[in-house]
Amino acid sequence: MGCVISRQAVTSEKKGSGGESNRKVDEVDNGCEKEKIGGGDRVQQCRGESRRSKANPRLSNPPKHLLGEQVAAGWPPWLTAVCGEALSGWIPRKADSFEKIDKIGQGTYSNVYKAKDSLTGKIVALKKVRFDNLEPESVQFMAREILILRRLDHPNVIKLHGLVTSRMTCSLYLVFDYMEHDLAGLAASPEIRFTEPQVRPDKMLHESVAIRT
Ligand SMILES: Nc1ncnc2c1ncn2[C@@H]1O[C@H](COP(=O)(O)OP(=O)(O)OP(=O)(O)O)[C@@H](O)[C@H]1O
Repeated sequence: MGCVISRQAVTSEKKGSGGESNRKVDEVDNGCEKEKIGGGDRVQQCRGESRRSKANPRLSNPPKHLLGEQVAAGWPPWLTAVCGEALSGWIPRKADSFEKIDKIGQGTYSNVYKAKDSLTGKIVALKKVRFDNLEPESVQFMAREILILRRLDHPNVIKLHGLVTSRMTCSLYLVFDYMEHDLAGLAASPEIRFTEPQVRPDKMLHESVAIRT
């Protein structure tokens, strides 16, 4: 996930493709994720979940009581076993508390959806992470991203607000503030002219320091 700028600064076409409108993010059905698309149900397999439900000795081995607490809080064992630290202090949001509006983008390991948070009414971006068979290495890779994003607090860095998953599912969504535009899209638009401080914020900082001294 790169940095995304400008919430509503410019109007342009919606990013990405998709058009899957107004549906629940997913439903839990016999331990597998069931995603409602265009009236039909597509069931995704929970590949390797039982295989991954034990802590992997090669990877981080958090204390057993912590794992137990996290599973009791609703986190799936395959996630707590590999990245307990990244989840610390959070409880998982439920998938049915968001309503998908549209698919807005795609990354190397993810699909990104515009969605409405039914609890707050806020529009958010849900990044659905694709794992390779829930391999601990790929889950841990995502855990690093989650840990770093949780620590970052800067107006130019998009905020991670939480995670959507449950004990019964093998899917994971990251909940972000929704941005109307991304930097690549703005840079590609011939009508958009960036100001010098937008292009070189470090230069602006140096100049303001110079003026103050
Ligand atoms: N918070 C957001 N608000 C609006 N659109 C977003 C948001 N996050 C991502 N997108 C859209 O989804 C696209 C893919 O996002 P993603 O963060 O997955 O990209 P990436 O960093 O290139 O992918 P990856 O992390 O998988 O390598 C972005 O280019 C952007 O168009």
